Amino acid sequence: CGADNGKAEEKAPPTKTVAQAADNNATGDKILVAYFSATGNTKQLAENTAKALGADLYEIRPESPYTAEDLNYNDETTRATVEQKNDSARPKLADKNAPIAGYKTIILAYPIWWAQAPRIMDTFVESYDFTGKNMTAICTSGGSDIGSSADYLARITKGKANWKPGKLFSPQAGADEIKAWYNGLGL
Ligand SMILES: Cc1cc2nc3c(=O)[nH]c(=O)nc-3n(C[C@H](O)[C@H](O)[C@H](O)COP(=O)(O)O)c2cc1C
Repeated sequence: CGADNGKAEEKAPPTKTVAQAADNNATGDKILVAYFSATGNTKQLAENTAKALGADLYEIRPESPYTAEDLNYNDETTRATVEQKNDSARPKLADKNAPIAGYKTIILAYPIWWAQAPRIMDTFVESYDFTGKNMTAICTSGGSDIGSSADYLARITKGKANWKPGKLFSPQAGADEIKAWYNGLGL
């Protein structure tokens, strides 16, 4: 629902229910957590966040999944590291069905790779229209902070979205911690 926003509106009968109308209403307060996770940590954080905020979840999946070998950052020739060192690398998405249009606020969730968001997040942000959306980011890492990773993604939306500061969490972050951060954004 909400995935084919434009079309759904055209075809929608006048007797559309309130719930259906809300699904297509980008001005509501609905939150989507769009996450990429290669080894499960960010998935756990994304799930905790969705639960804490009453948000919906969307998994950002690469067309070609990352193998353990691809993720071996001790070897500079492996896929993830080669991608991160190339500003213009844009790994392909498995699908472009994220229901962005139906949400007012999008929380991007990702692991820190070489101090930045994985390049697939660049692909994701470039693949949709985030005009007028509230956007923020949450991430997990092995110790690095969120750094400039969210600012880098924000630049891609070129001022079309209302970006709020993101935050690093542990995968096990609890509802109180997540709510305290979110409520502090003033959305
Ligand atoms: C290619 C690669 C690069 C990474 N670079 C960093 C880094 O710069 N700083 C850091 O603290 N952790 C780094 N990590 C660790 C991940 O951020 C951390 O394990 C994260 O929680 C993984 O999330 P996931 O399980 O959702 O994929 C890196 C991991 C990989 C695979």
